[in-house]
Amino acid sequence: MRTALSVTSECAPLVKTGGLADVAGALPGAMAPLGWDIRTLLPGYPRVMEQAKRSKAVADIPDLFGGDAAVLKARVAGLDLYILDAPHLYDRPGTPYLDDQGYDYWDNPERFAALCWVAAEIAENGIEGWKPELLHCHDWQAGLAPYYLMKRDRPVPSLITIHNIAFQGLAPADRMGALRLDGVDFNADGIEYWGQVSALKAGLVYSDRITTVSPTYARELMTHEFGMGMEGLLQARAGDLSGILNGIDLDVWNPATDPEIATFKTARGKSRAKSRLQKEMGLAKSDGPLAVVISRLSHQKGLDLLLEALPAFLDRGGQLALLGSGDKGLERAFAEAAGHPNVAVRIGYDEALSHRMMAGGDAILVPSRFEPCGLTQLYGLRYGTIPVVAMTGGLVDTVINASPMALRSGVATGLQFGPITAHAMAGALMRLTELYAEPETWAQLQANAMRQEVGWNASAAEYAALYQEVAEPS
Ligand SMILES: Nc1ncnc2c1ncn2[C@@H]1O[C@H](COP(=O)(O)OP(=O)(O)O[C@H]2O[C@H](CO)[C@@H](O)[C@H](O)[C@H]2O)[C@@H](O)[C@H]1O
Repeated sequence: MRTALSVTSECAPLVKTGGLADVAGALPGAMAPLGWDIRTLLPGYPRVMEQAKRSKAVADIPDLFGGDAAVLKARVAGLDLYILDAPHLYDRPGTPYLDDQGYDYWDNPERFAALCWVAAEIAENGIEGWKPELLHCHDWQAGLAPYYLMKRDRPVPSLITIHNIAFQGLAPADRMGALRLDGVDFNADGIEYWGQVSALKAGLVYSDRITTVSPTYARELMTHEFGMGMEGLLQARAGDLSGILNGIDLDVWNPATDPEIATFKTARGKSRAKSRLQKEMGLAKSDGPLAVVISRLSHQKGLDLLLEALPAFLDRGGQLALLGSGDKGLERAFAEAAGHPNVAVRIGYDEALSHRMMAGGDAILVPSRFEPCGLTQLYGLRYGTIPVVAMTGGLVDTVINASPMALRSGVATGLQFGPITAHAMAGALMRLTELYAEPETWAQLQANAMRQEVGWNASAAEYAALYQEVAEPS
């Protein structure tokens, strides 16, 4: 087997705040049949430690950014994990990044620098006789690993995957010493970003290759509109940047076996799931489409546009069920919108409910302002829940818009709208109600959607080819 170490701050099913966890959790399983033994280095947050009770210590790391630490080995949910047990950094309440008041931990730069330091240590010296041929780093939290590798004369190559460029891992310059960063690298060609240190930039500068999670987003990232200040650097590294679409776990997201729902094999069986969902959410039976949203409530996700477009959709007989949490203003606005009898809102995070909503919805709405790949539209395709998406990033690459020609050719799977405005979204929702009112067309859309290849096979092969290239440069 070839070997790689995945370095990540979250990994499903152990700890998840967003799509990064799904990808980090799925890739090792998808790559194993292709001959890659991928192990995952993950911080030992309380919830990770609880799920890895049968772990054993395989390395001691004295003095790791302010305290002693150990690496534990465990196998959980089919994943081979190296858990960084560093209580002074990770044994805290709250999410992986925020305290229980919702604020960033002040020492997040150190917390994830420590993860990167240990990754570099494993890359250089191996662990219990195992050594990776390359590091696969995810987002800014793993961004310093390629830098630390460079400082050790690059014992192995690395690649970094951008899941969300909006988070750049910034730290004040006076923390450089504490972060074990060398002052000579504090410049525009190195780790400096507008007077601060950026862990993401370090990853983008010092990794051998850069990937993101769709081809369209890889192109968008090189523009001023989407690059969030990193576009110049990404343009300079265009030859090393590529987009590989995310897949989804076809066992977890399988309408024929999903334990959370009234299962169905074809979209005709969805009606029972829809009735159950309407009942659960307190919505009446209706003749119009039931649109669902499962999302973090953040500016990225464009759900303020939905609030504006919603009245027109409701007037045409549509219903909305939303599950999400995040921005307090949006939480309040949706709670208010739920005053309408055809709107149901659940504020919170609920994996099981997300399955029932995916099964019972007629359409899944993803009006994101930017979307590296997006996963919920892929779940939607699998469940015959028609995606209505903004024309951006991975949403462009995964949904085939129901244009007249796509419909006539029998390939349409959903609706795309652009520009990304409330007006254009309202137009798409109108179109949704029209299509829904034509049973034959609607059934065709659903059948097309459910036929899409949304698993990991194709993308795992692309990652395997890339790993091979990175590990053995020609
Ligand atoms: N309230 C809730 N209850 C239950 N489940 C909820 C939930 N809110 C969100 N989820 C789940 O969290 C995941 C979110 O993944 P996404 O890919 O849609 O976006 P995210 O922006 O987090 O990921 C980033 O990384 C991923 C992975 O690369 C990219 O696809 C994406 O474009 C990028 O922004 C999905 O599995 C969704 O079902």
